[in-house]
Amino acid sequence: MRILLSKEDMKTCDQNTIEGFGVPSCVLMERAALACVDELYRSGAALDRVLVICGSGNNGGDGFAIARLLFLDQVPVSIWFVGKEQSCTDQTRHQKEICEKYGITFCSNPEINEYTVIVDALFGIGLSRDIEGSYRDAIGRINESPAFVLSVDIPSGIDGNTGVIRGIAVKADLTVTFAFEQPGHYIGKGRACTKEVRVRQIGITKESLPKCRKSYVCYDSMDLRRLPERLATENKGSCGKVLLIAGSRDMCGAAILSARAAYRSGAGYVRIYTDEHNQSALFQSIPEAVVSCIHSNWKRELENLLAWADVVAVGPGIGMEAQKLDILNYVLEHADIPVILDADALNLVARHNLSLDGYSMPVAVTPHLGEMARLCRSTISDISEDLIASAEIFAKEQHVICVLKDAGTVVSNGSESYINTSGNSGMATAGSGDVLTGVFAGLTAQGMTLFEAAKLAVFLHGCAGDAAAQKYGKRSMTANDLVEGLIRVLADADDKNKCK
Ligand SMILES: NC(=O)C1=CN([C@@H]2O[C@H](COP(=O)(O)OP(=O)(O)OC[C@H]3O[C@@H](n4cnc5c(N)ncnc54)[C@H](OP(=O)(O)O)[C@@H]3O)[C@@H](O)[C@H]2O)[C@@H](O)CC1
Ligand SMILES: Nc1ncnc2c1ncn2[C@@H]1O[C@H](COP(=O)(O)OP(=O)(O)O)[C@@H](O)[C@H]1O
Ligand SMILES: [K+]
Repeated sequence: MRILLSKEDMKTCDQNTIEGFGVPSCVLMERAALACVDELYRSGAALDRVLVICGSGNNGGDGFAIARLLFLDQVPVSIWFVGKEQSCTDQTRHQKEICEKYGITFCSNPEINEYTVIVDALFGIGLSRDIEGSYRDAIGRINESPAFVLSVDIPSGIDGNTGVIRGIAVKADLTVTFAFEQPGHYIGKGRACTKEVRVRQIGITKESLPKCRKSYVCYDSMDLRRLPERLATENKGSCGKVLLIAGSRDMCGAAILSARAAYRSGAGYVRIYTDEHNQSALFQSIPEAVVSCIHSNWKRELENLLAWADVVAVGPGIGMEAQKLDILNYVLEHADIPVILDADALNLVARHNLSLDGYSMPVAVTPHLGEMARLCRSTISDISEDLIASAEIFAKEQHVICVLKDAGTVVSNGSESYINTSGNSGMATAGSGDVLTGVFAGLTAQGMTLFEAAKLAVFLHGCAGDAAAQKYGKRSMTANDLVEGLIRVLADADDKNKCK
């Protein structure tokens, strides 16, 4: 697990290191520059001609130091200072003067296509407003250039807290950040602009973390150790029972994908409660699934099913008809097991203005941005302005776990937020969300708390997507390939975790 910091907390952390531990800021800047140069060498980019573009803040200061280090290594390097002399921080001015004394070339209107590498040191975590004028032109030119682009700390133009583009943003090939990542590296548009992130240590330690900080975390492959333990003595009853209320007359695929994913995540039993028309298709595609059909005495049926299950997931492909609303209301009123609401269950909640607050069992919602906009009576564009705040506020107000699905998914319980770093654009394919619901329910059935299961399911789902992309390619992979990816990721993790 890694901690991510807001830009304000990152600044405090820098300050605590400088003031509390006495590490001079020029030492931090030098180490930041050394780390960037090292990553540039490792990237294999052709260093025929390098252009370092610097702003007036300390991000620009890093840029000047990078230019000096490259110059001293005999790399052909030029500097384009886009900032304002009078706005320079003391450190940046100092770094700039060193470059001038060394006689490094400064240019004011470079022929951008002549460079093989561009170092973007315009704005870092100090970006405070939309980018305009000469800064905007410079970023536009960077994005038109065929050069390899390394962004220092964060691509200039990306807001470190929200991943939102402030007017325009650099599209980096590689981003080198220091000590702690920011949410903006992974969520919103920031994810695509950042592309690949390297986190380098420059002497800022956890001891400098602000005591009261915003709580953001992300997982990496080590966190697959959080998977529920599977003992040698386990039986299918003890591995958890998932009740999946999914599928409708016209939509059976969602139920199939969710059920497959729930089984492949390790659940002992998966029972699908669905429309009668789906029965034979479900039996054929997942022979291991137990299928119960919705009849006129559905209340009695549902009462028994809820008594049997360890978790219930409602929504994939259920449609919006009146009976499904009745079923959803019944689940909310009578379930005493964790409840996961997805897809049409969320659309029913939104359409009928149902409150999710006040129930004794834990409830989770897994909306994509469109569903979230409906739930919050807002717009996708407003939700996208601050995905973390949207998820946190909804989670807090409704007392639910909110899994706000996007390229960089956010999971919040109202006070702590998880930012997902796994996954890829190949997952932008119909049915991906149904697979997530299955994984989420499968992990919950095996005894994880709803919040822990949500975070791990989202991470695992992304890893499954990465495995699928490796085998089939991002363009061609389908949601079903995610289930195959899941098998590979879990087999590998179980091997490492020495699952009995
Ligand atoms: N602290 C440390 O020791 C370490 C810090 N490090 C590095 O410092 C970076 C943070 O530096 P920073 O705080 O100086 O902010 P930075 O991102 O350079 O930008 C601020 C400047 O931009 C300006 N500005 C903002 N928005 C603007 C806009 N839209 N359009 C135009 N101008 C705009 C703003 O102007 P102002 O708002 O004051 O008018 C100010 O001049 C960090 O990302 C990392 O790279 C590393 O060396 C490690 C050690
Ligand atoms: N570009 C992307 N990068 C990473 N994950 C993605 C991307 N696009 C979609 N996903 C993931 O795929 C899933 C899509 O869910 P959803 O929109 O509900 O799909 P569906 O309704 O078709 O099942 C979410 O978990 C989302 O996070
Ligand atoms: K930058």
